[in-house]
Amino acid sequence: MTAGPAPLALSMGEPAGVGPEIIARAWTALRAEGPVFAVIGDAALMRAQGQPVESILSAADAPAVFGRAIPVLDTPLPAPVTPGRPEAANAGAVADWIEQAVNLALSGEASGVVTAPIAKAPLYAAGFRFPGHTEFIAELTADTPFIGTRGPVMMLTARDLRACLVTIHAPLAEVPELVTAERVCRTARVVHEAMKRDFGIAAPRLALAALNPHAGEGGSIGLEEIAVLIPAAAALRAEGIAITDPRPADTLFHDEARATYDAVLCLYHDQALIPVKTLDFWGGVNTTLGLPVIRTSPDHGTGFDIAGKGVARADSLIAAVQLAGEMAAARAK
Ligand SMILES: NC(=O)C1=CN([C@@H]2O[C@H](COP(=O)(O)OP(=O)(O)OC[C@H]3O[C@@H](n4cnc5c(N)ncnc54)[C@H](O)[C@@H]3O)[C@@H](O)[C@H]2O)C=CC1
Ligand SMILES: NCC(=O)COP(=O)(O)O
Repeated sequence: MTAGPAPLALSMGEPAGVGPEIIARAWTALRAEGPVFAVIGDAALMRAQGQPVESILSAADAPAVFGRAIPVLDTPLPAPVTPGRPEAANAGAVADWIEQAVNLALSGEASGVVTAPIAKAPLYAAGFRFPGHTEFIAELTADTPFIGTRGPVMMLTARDLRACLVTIHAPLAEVPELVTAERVCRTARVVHEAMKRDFGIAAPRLALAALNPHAGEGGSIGLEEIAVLIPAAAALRAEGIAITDPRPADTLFHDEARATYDAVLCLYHDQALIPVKTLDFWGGVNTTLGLPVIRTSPDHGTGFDIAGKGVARADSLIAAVQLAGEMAAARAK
């Protein structure tokens, strides 16, 4: 079993979503080979998924349990769970599970964090002030020293595509203003360093997506390429980061194009997530780069329409656990 230096901490996510059932399926798929994970969540809800569950007192107990049962660090929910119907009273526990998982990674008791999906709206209603896990985990780890350029940068992977976001959950109308040279350069530095440190790529090749059709067509279809993106790419190359000038996004994601880079910087959410989910809707992974802790997640959400029906696929969560295990091994070298 590839246990890695320590088990992964897997936060259970929104209890009324597909999280609990895909965790049970992921455990069934991984129990023989690992990577080993400890679930941070409600043990009774986990048990209701039909697989053996054992409550553990410490993440260090997970490897011994993992082959026979799902190890759970139990923090019971305050309110009952109905699949498909998030309960506001449980929102605090959902955030608390993420925080516990991050603390385990910060203390070294876990080798990384994997997060099952959360529903953003019930958390916001309960006072959660972060757009998502990415920003929350960045805040939780802000005081921990980190060698390198600090993120967070959201990266989505599918097959051979690594798509990294310069802006994340920004309204489309605000994107041109948010795509500054400073933001592009910081994102590129985080990605460049992560490719080397976490993915073992000695000389990363980065591509930069353009904002406008035809990369602005020399300024006749938008000026952001000339004003911001081309100068940013030149400055990055002067630092020794191999990055292209902005490339038209419509020809950046097909098979041959993907072979020309190790990671691509995308300027807004859907520019990255549409190709990722089209290439591999079931197996895509969301990774947070540039933080003191490793964090991965499935690329899908809570699937309220199918929660509890037994049809949710665990492929993306399995890929997220496997990728976190690989990254932990790379960081441990
Ligand atoms: N990392 C995270 O915590 C993420 C959370 N979300 C949150 O999830 C909630 C729902 O978002 P939606 O846009 O509806 O996306 P969604 O991914 O939950 O659902 C989109 C479609 O994919 C299907 N689907 C999702 N997961 C599946 C699985 N494991 N197996 C089979 N089919 C699956 C759903 O049934 C639905 O038809 C929102 O609150 C959103 O903020 C969304 C993306 C990531
Ligand atoms: N669309 C991706 C997404 O919403 C994931 O956000 P996060 O919770 O990983 O920050």
